[in-house]
Amino acid sequence: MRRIHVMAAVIRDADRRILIAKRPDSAHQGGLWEFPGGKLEKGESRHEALRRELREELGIEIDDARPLIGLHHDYPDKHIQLDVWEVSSFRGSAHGAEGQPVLWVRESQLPQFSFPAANQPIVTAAQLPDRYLITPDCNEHELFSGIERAIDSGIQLIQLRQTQLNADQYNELSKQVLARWGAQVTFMLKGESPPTESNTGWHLTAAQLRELVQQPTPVRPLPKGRWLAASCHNAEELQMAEMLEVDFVTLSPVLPTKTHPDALPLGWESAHAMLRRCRLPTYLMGGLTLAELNTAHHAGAQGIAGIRGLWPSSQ
Ligand SMILES: Nc1nc2c([nH]c(=O)n2[C@H]2C[C@H](O)[C@@H](COP(=O)(O)OP(=O)(O)OP(=O)(O)O)O2)c(=O)[nH]1
Ligand SMILES: [Mg+2]
Repeated sequence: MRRIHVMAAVIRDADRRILIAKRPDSAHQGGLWEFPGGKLEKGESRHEALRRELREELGIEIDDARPLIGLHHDYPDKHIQLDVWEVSSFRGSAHGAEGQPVLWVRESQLPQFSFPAANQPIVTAAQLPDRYLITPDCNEHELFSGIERAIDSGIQLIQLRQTQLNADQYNELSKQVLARWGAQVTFMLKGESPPTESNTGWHLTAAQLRELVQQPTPVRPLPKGRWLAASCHNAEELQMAEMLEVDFVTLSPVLPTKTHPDALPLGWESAHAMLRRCRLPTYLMGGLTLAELNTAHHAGAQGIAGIRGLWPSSQ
């Protein structure tokens, strides 16, 4: 079956609310909510197609847009390639120009709406930030002041990693961190079992991911609604993450890194190729800084993850 290329948009207003529209009952995937957009026409660039679709369907002109997530999905009757861009600025007042109902909703409300089956990773991507901070090994004072500064600089998702601590010390530390900042940002915890605190996610190592997938009947070890993530380094691990219904992944190392000096870097080209085949929101990592954020988006990534590259300096 020929794959149909579709452009769609996660459009945000000044309050960061997102516009969703209802597909006509008679359309493919009719009656479900969607991110506005449509099929690429012959000879059009992706940006041109998105501009045209949003003009036709909502009566708006895009000012600023960038890739958010790309994925393929095979419906029984249609194979589609969905290219979703985030539109952060536009002119005009968005309305259902083809008579379709439209709604502005908060990120956290998205899971309450019924979308086509292809949309699960898009709904996740729309809720995730573009930076994922991983804490460096350091003493408590450095850790706490670093977290404070990171949050001040807009970081919203933090993996609490402290490889120098044993499990009891780590649990004790995570309690303190959650008591102080747990209401402000989302923490992804590490460890042998899912964290008990309901406002946290769990970040699996590649070895844990493999072990869970190799169970006789693999089950996602955390309920939907709490983030489950995994560290991946190659196409096989990305595929395992999809099988376990992980919400998002890190893919590393893209460039040489001091944390893992012996690991062979993937390079941009190979990372890009892996992302084209992977449906999940992916943070690229390894030797990257905010200067590479735009390159990461255009390579198909959710954004960048990092220890040194995102940890705020103490000056
Ligand atoms: N626009 C959009 N399409 C989606 C989403 N999720 C999803 O599976 N699709 C599928 C449904 C359709 O098979 C295809 C999009 O086609 P469309 O009906 O929007 O195309 P179009 O605007 O060019 O409409 P038309 O000219 O064919 O009537 O992608 C989504 O979030 N937004
Ligand atoms: Mg459409």
